Amino acid sequence: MLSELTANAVADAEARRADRPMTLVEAAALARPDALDALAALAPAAHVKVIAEIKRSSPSRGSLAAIDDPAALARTYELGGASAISVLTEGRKFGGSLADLESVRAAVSLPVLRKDFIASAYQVFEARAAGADLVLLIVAALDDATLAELYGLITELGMTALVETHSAEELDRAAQLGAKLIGVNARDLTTFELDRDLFGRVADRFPAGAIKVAESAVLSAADVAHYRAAGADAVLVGEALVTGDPISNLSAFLAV
Ligand SMILES: O=C(O)c1ccccc1NCC(=O)[C@H](O)[C@H](O)COP(=O)(O)O
Repeated sequence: MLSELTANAVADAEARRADRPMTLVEAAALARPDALDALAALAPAAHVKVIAEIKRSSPSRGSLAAIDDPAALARTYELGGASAISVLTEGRKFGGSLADLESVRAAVSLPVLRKDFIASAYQVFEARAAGADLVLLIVAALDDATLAELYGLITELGMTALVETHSAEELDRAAQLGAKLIGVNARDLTTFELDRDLFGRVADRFPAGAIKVAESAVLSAADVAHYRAAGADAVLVGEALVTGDPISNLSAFLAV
């Protein structure tokens, strides 16, 4: 599933490139105001931080929410106390788009993450051109050379990479990159199984100084407390916010 999602995302980007060549997307990326400082926004604090996700559907859960106005939902997240917004821009399985990201960027003053299956430089330039401050890199989807190349490009463009892992070995690869923002996804992207205890089992492999993000499977404040007790500085939450009341859920999560 992960290799198929990544191959399709790259193919879709190549199709867009036919209409919008690299020179144009690169110029648009460089013309954007500087990216917001996501490391400052997500820095460890006395309370857990929330990265609130805009997600219409997913391979594991099917349709979740229509979300006709992603900018309005992003404003609600900002009002509710989120520290960053994650926008799923993958179209085939998640129903997202770069247009969603652009509209969210224009609506909030929080850092915005392009959450997608990124494996080419073109996708990174697209992210910056649409106003992203952060870009997701999934360690399991990339070899070391590509991971280092894309990480370097993201950094060079002034953005922050959220480097996603799902094992101790992948955390070691993220550490070798010098990643400053590292996520552990409870969801196995090949089987969709959720394991909330994975974060705690691998937490000692985070490099010193890295911001620790627990991704997926937050349905209640108890889940946030579970991740927090295991050392998470931030949680990335999708389903619970798009299917429930975002303000009351954010308030419960931030009270942990
Ligand atoms: O959500 C999925 O089914 C999925 C399947 C394959 C690859 C990625 C997938 N989701 C991306 C994410 O990691 C989540 O959207 C994100 O961490 C939020 O998770 P949740 O709060 O459980 O919606």
